[in-house]
Order: sequence, then C-alpha cells, then structure tokens
Amino acid sequence: MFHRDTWAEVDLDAIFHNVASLRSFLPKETAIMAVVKANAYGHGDAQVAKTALEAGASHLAVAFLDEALALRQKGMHAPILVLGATRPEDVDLAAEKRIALTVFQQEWLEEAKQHHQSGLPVLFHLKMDTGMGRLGVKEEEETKRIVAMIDAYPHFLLEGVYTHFATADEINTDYFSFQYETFLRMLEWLPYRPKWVHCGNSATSLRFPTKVFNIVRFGIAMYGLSPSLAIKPYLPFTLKEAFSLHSRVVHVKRLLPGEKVSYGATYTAEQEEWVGTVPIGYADGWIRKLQNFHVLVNGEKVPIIGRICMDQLMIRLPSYVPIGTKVTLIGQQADEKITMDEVAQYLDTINYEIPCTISYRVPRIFLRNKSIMEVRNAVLDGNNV
Ligand SMILES: Cc1ncc(COP(=O)(O)O)c(CNc2conc2O)c1O
Repeated sequence: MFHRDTWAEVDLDAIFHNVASLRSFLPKETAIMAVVKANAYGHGDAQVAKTALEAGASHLAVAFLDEALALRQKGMHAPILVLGATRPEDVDLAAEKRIALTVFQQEWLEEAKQHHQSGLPVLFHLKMDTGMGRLGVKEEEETKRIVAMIDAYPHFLLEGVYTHFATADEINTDYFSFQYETFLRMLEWLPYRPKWVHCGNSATSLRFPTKVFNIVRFGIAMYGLSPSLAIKPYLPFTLKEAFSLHSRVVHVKRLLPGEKVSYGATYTAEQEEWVGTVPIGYADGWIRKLQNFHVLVNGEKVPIIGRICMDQLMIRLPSYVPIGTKVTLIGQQADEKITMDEVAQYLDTINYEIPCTISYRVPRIFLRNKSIMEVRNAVLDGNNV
C-alpha cells in the first residue's frame, strides 16, 4: 500500500478498450505491438502490457534493453522489441531473454558478432531512416551489407524492418507521404521481406490503417490520448483516457488580507481566504510551472496559489473543506474534468510528456472492472520505477 494520500489511478479497462478498438479497426492480418516504454508512458509497464496482450496485442516495444529485461523479470513472455540503441556487448543478454534488437549500423553489427558467444539466436529489426532523422540506415550500400552480414551468420536473424514517421499526427500529409514513399523505395533494397514490416505509430494506425504493413507500434492512443490536438476530431473510434491523478487536503486555514503563501512569499491574500495544502509537488512531477493552474475540489476548479514546493502545493478554496477532502489534478469530479491535454496545453507541451513525468514517488493503483487489482508503490518497492 502507500502512506501519503497522493496516488495515480490507471484504469486498465480503458487500456483494454483502446487496444480492443484498434484490434477490430485494423485489417485482421495486421498485428499490434504495444509500446510500453517509459514504464508504459508512466502508466505501469507490466500491468499495461498484460492488459494489452489480453486485448489483442501480440508484441511489446520498449526504448532500451533494461526496460525489456524488467518486463521479462515481471513474467512477460511475449515478443519484445527494443526500439532504441543497444550496446553491442549486450547482444548475448538480449539473445538469452529472446529480446529483439534494432540494428542500423554495420560497425555495430560487426562488434555484436565479436561479442556473440552464446550460440543463441539474436533477433533483429532493421531500422530505416526515411526522414525522422533519429536512428536508421539511409544508404543502400550499408543496408545491403547489414542484411548480407546477418544472413551470413547463422545465429543472427532479420525478423523485421521498420521506419518511424515524424509528422503522422499532422493534418498536412506531405512529409508523411514523402517518408512513406521513401520507405517503399528503401524496402526494394532488401533481398527479401522480413517477417515483420512496420511503420505505424498511433497516428498512422488510426489515420492510414492500410499503410501500416503487417504490425503497428501502438503507444499514445493505447493510453486513451490523441497523438495530437490537430487529429483529435478525426479519430476513427473513441479513446478512453486511462490515467488520473488524485490527492487529499492535509491542512486548511483561513488567510487574512495581506498574509502570504509559499516560497518567496509571492502570493498575498487580497481578502479573507480559505487555503488548502495538498501533498504533491515538483518531486512528484507536478512541476513548478503548474503554478496558477487549477485542480478539482468538490467538483469545482480551484487555483494553485504561490510557488509549488518539492512535496506540497497550496490551493485557494471557495470555503472551508474538511481535512482529507479529495483533490483531483488529472481526471473527473462530478461534471468537471481536467484532461491530460489541458495540463499539457497549460505547460505548452504535448500530452505524452505529462504521465511520463509523474514520478516514481506517486503510487499507481490499477483498476479493472472498477475494482483495485494491484497497487505499485516504487518508494517502498525500492526499485524506484
Ligand atoms: C520508434 C517508435 N515507434 C512507436 C512509437 C509510438 O508512438 P505513439 O506513442 O505516437 O503511438 C514511438 C513513440 N516515441 C515517442 C513518443 O514521444 N517521443 C517519442 O520518442 C517510437 O519512438
């Protein structure tokens, strides 16, 4: 359990709904890879992975090897792809745990071959850079050499090839089309089509379901969040937001005119005011720039006043409320709600960033069929994830 009244709720029914909706939306021969990197965008890696696999996903994707190893440690046996770079010396560790790696450099492959002692098969997905400008091969010669090296070495298997789009979530599809055409051209460099060919993130899967080849990499929309505000009105099915964030008032006081609140004494009461203290702060990921944004108390929006502290923040209440009154920072109370998009917009960022930065200090309560399945408290678990 946990011993501070601040927590996140992850509604696994929403995760299930979002994946099951995509499952029935996509052509039946198109598989789903659930992107659960960054602790499933802050939602809880193993719990989201399990739910996604139940709802029709068959693969998992993470950012780097440790995230894949953590899923294996938590009993996940599904195929996992590491989307980012891996050290060549870790190739045997990946092979032992049957974790597929992304390859995109010939030198890397040569080093990995030197380090490969286990005799176990290593699964690779070749990444092609069609215009994201991050990772991936760009040249035909290097591409051919990489594939030839893999094919020439019996323990290396090329099971996939993929690319990533930079603008799939934008209304204008010019650059998307350029990347898609480039991918088609680059695929011609291969002597054969590997088993898995993929290019689709959430936006591509939802907008261009016939352009995703045979597996999609489903991230943000699995969490019930639109890949961008621009395409939100055009999504093919309803997404259900899985993440909510709550706390409880731990102190309430009346301020007289002229009295101050928080560091720097930057806030001055202009009249007699009720002020509540809430045990969440920037060390929990509720960063200082959220000062003057609002939270929900008794179904009403109330402002965060004064500077946000490391562990606490203050709110101005319309009237006295008892200690223990629930505060909702992301989510719904009565007919008021604060969405992930609203928090992101206030911070001039994107919805992806918000749940990822709600830190290990905030326990995650996992709900299924409206009942608590599990509580994950990284402060007590000691692994701080
Ligand atoms: C290679 C790759 N594939 C799939 C996804 C899933 O995309 P989606 O969440 O839009 O469905 C990501 C997300 N990567 C990132 C999302 O935000 N910053 C990123 O680097 C990615 O980097």
